[in-house]
Amino acid sequence: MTDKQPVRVAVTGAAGQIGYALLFRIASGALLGPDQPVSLRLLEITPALKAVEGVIMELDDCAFPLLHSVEATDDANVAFDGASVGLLVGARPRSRGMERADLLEANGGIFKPQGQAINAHAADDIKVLVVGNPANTNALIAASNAPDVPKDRFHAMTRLDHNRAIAQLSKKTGAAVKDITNVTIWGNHSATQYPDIFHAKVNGQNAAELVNDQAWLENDFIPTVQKRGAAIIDARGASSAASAANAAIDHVHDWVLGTPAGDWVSMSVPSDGSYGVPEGIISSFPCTTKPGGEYEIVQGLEIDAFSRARIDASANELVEERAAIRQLGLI
Ligand SMILES: NC(=O)C1=CN([C@@H]2O[C@H](COP(=O)(O)OP(=O)(O)OC[C@H]3O[C@@H](n4cnc5c(N)ncnc54)[C@H](O)[C@@H]3O)[C@@H](O)[C@H]2O)C=CC1
Ligand SMILES: O=C([O-])CC(=O)C(=O)O
Repeated sequence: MTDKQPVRVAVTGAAGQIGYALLFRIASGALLGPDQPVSLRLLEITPALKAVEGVIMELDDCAFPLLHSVEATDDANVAFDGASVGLLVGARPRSRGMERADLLEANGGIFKPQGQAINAHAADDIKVLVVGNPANTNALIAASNAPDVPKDRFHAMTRLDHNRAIAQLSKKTGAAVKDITNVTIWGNHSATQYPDIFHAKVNGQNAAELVNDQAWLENDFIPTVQKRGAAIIDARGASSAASAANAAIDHVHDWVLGTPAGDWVSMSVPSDGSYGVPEGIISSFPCTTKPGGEYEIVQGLEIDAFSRARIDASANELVEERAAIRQLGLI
């Protein structure tokens, strides 16, 4: 059905709940397109390798025509060898009594060696999406430990927040999801993130003007999107998994295959100083992409005082996280 060579995709945390929702869609062609074979390399901690073998048995049992091979390993050097796409999902969750610095340190123990393994072994065209939280700063740790890989190959995921914002706007306006474009998430994948509808469009009309409801924006829309992850945990007793996997697919799909004309997506990418966001932190911006993997931060959007304050607050949080990982010697 296709004569393309398989693309090697490395997935970490493969035995976790996002992994379980993600791997089958990658293998079905949702990630890289319906004519692109994939080869999976699954990284897990040693005690989880048995569970990964079970997932591989299920992948086998799907008989996906595009799935060329699957291999599990507990060695990051093997997982990233020849990888063109890296989905870094496995992370250390926050446990009771753990301070943010402890969390960053524990994740440093994961993302530093993974960055080094990517540096040493990945394919030249490697593209990395960090999903595991705190995603933006984990991505910065990985990028900083891969000095030979261009920094712009390390992204963090704010596509779930982007999709959540579209869903809320669709509910509020009654418009179909497909008719909503140009939504932006700015900043960190955390409760400080700023979902921005001032440049969004609903059927081509400015979304903020159409909604014309500042109280809804401030007291409903923004906090709902910011706190959606916590609301899911509260309702489900476990964090978002299928929607997170779906967003990871969307992010990489659009990064590799391009965004539709006239629209953009939210991606956490290394700041080049655009919109006054301090250079070097991995922060969410409106981005367009071209087939092949180039992206650009959308330029020239007008930012009013309301948006400015919120973008700055989230960027400041990322600057503080960067200072903390610097102090820990992780970057
Ligand atoms: N950026 C985003 O929008 C979102 C991020 N997340 C984050 O994604 C991460 C994964 O979530 P789940 O799959 O639900 O968690 P999970 O706990 O079900 O799975 C995580 C897996 O990672 C594995 N792991 C731990 N250390 C590893 C290492 N060094 N190498 C390889 N694998 C390792 C664990 O053994 C576990 O199987 C969490 O950090 C979560 O907070 C979740 C939802 C949305
Ligand atoms: O807080 C979590 O672990 C889950 C998360 O990031 C989200 O759903 O946005």
